[in-house]
Amino acid sequence: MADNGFRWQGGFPKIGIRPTIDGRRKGVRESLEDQTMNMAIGVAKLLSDNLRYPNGAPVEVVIADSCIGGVAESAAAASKFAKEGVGVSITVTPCWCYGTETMDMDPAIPKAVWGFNGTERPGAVYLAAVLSAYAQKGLPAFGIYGEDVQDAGTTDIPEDVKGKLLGFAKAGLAVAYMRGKSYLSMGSVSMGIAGSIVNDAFFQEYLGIRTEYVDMTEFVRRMDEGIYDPAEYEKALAWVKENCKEGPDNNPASIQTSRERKNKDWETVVKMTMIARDLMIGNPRLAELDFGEEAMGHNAIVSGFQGQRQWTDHFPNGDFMEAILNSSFDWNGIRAPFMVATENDSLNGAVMLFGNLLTNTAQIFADVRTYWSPASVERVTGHKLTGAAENGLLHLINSGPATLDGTGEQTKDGKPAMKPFWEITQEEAQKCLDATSWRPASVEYFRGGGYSSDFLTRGGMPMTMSRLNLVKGVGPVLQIAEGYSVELPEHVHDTLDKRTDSTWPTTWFAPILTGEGSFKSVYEVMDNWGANHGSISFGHIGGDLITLASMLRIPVCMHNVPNDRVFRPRAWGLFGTQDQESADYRACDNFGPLYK
Ligand SMILES: C[C@H](O)[C@@H](O)[C@@H](O)C(=O)CO
Ligand SMILES: [Mn+2]
Repeated sequence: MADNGFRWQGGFPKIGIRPTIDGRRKGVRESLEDQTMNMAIGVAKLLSDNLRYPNGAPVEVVIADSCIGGVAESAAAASKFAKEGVGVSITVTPCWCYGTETMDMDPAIPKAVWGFNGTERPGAVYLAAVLSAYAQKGLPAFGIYGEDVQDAGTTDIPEDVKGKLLGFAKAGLAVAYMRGKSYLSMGSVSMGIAGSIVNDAFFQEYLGIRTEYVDMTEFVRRMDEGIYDPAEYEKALAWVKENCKEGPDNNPASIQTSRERKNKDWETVVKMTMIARDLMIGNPRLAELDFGEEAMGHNAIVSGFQGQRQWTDHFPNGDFMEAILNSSFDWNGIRAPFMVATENDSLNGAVMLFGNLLTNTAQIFADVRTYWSPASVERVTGHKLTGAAENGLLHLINSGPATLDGTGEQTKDGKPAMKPFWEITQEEAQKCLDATSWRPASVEYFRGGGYSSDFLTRGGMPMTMSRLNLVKGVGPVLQIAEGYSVELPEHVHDTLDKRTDSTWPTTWFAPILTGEGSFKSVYEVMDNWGANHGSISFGHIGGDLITLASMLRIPVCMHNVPNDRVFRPRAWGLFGTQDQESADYRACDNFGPLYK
């Protein structure tokens, strides 16, 4: 089973709510107990009604046993949270409380404080006081202060506050959930791609993720010795024959592989897919087959496969394996996507993981291959780009590892979308499969054959492309470009696509321009992109990525997210408010990685 019991082992972090209160008895505290606890109950309901874990279950929220009026109750809440597996904390209050006595001191827990905007009691005064304490103690915390004054006793949560609570909680849960998991490097460095030098210090210190390494010979051993579930293999192969239609062979006739060889390749790529998954998360079926060690897996939340070149020069390429694992469905039905980075580009794997944990959707892995200026498109095709594409396009295309969800054949309100697996219908999964053809791999590149997925992403999807880069002396930096997928007239797409490898999946991406810096033009976006790859997530999630990056102390070096969606710990403002980009760098540098 794809979603076997091992997949979610360890469970999920909970959110802990800390209602803080003025500790003075004989009047003040008593008058505030109900209002304060009701704020906590309201926030807990908001979070569990709106947020889900990667397995689709509602997020669990626990509330401290009592309001927190001083340090003894702070400690009691901390011990309850530790027992319950709380990974994110939100402090709520309508009133003045004692800052350093009531704050959450756990440095690894992302934390926020919502100070009620009312004037009968000064919740906002506490908010300011405690946030200054967090800054002073080097524990960055997010401040939430509603824009409009509310009446004392109101239990409503205003829309702006809701947005911040949810944005904070999503990113906080991502931080807490990835901690303690692994990046599984299957193979080593692919074709000199620096992102596939899996950097243990980065994963360990910034993400709390262990790096695990297996040689690609492990695939050969498992295939030769039959270390996979043979019943699942038969089921998978039958499903593939039924659902994965083979497209035309684009290779020159002289180097095309035989039918017999092609059939064999199908068998190999199906086995590779099962093996990679078992390596990542384990498989209890293997224990039943007396492979107890292999049954355990590597506790991997994300992985990468080197492929090129040692593997692909001899064996079928990893495209099928990567595309299917990255998708939200396979022969076992609809299930959560796995995150598998092509060419073992672990830095792209990291942003795939970020996008996935923030949205619970599949992520498109792609080369950022070509900037097509409007003039170039017109010169080559006679077509004048219009609409979202009027300023030019980026051609996102890799050999075929992109998630099939990236076809855009799922819909939300009638529009193309990529959804969490629990919202995907059987018909939609089928449409994604039907929109994809499996093209015999370009043998000049892939001597060992295999199949590349070929599809064209439907236009009109809001999308966010991101990329993590490592800079010596600085550390990781994040790039974010929000934009739209674009549909071109068929002949225009064909002409442009045939100039590359038309057996690969294409997404035409138009970033949103702001007229400034790296978003002055589409050319600037391309010219500033830090590496050969990007990860593309459905929706405009740049704001959530920025929040997550600030929790992990990863500065953002380019983004086109409007200011009202940028939400970082309050202390960031103390590094300067005019030039937020450089303030972000200095704040991240000052507080340093979470796990160092
Ligand atoms: C087949 C080629 O080697 C491609 O895989 C290559 O251009 C890349 O994808 C580089 O990122
Ligand atoms: Mn690539």
